[in-house]
Amino acid sequence: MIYTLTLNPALDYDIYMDSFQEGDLNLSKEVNIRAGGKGINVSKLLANLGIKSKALGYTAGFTGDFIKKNLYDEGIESDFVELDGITRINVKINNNSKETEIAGLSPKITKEAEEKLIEKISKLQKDDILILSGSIPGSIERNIYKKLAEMLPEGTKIVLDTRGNLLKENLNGNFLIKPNIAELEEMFETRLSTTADIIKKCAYFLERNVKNVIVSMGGKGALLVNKEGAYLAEAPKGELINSVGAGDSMVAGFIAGIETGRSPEDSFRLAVASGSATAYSYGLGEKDLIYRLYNEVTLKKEGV
Ligand SMILES: Nc1ncnc2c1ncn2[C@@H]1O[C@H](COP(=O)(O)OP(=O)(O)O)[C@@H](O)[C@H]1O
Ligand SMILES: O=P(O)(O)OC[C@H]1O[C@](O)(COP(=O)(O)O)[C@@H](O)[C@@H]1O
Repeated sequence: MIYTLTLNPALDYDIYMDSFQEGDLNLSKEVNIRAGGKGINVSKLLANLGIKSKALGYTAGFTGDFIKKNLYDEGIESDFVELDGITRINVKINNNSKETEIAGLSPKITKEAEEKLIEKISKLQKDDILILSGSIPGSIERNIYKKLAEMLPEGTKIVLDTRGNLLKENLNGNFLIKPNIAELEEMFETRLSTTADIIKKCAYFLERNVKNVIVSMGGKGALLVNKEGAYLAEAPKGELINSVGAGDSMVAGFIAGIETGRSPEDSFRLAVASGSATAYSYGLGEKDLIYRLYNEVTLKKEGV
């Protein structure tokens, strides 16, 4: 079974407008409210590809109820620990495809709530896949992902998708990590302007036993680095609508590929297609578009 963990879910409030002026009254052209948070998006895209997963994490209040109902309506199993307060609301302003994000405040995770989560994770088996996605609220230890990963039997596939130093501090021989280029630059405190620069930095992860590193680069595509080599994929062509959830879609696409018996390279093609399908949609990418784009994604092997 595939499990996604979202410690910090969000109700995403997407606002589309023709112009946005700070300090003025700005009128919305269209709004879209959706259940978000990194692991939740992964579960939703997997469901779009017909793959079952169970969403774990924390929810609170009416926004948390909205998320649970949305997952239920989409046929996705969930088992969240309930907190006091409300699950945060993240506002995403899309002003003619220029994206501005305002992240809300997360509810407090108590010691008791942490123990409830640990109990659920401790039941996972070696053949399960655990996808640890998104930010870690300040009320829980910074290395919680590593602590959870260490509880699982050796060889369990664990995916880690979180930002900057949190990524560094939570590495644990992961099956997949997916930093975007800005996150990688933040972590290494340097500009990475060439493919060769990026590949060199990825060695840091391979030396720490990470099996697959995908570095996503928005509209420029992505790079897969593993011990077989490095592969560059351009994003397939299309019209950008909204890239929120594109990175999460990429994680889901790669795992969907592995789960359906594809090689890491073909799983990477499915990952790129899934990310771009989401960027070319109002919500997350749907199956038909993902497979159409999959046929358009080709890989270029890079020297390592
Ligand atoms: N503007 C875009 N045009 C085409 N594809 C995109 C665009 N933005 C994102 N994608 C696709 O989604 C993937 C992940 O996007 P990215 O923005 O890098 O991730 P994150 O959301 O984690 O920052 C990219 O590698 C690409 O395949
Ligand atoms: O947990 P974080 O890092 O704060 O991110 C949460 C936000 O990221 C998203 O999961 C989208 O992520 P991506 O665009 O990186 O795929 C939103 O749904 C959510 O509001």
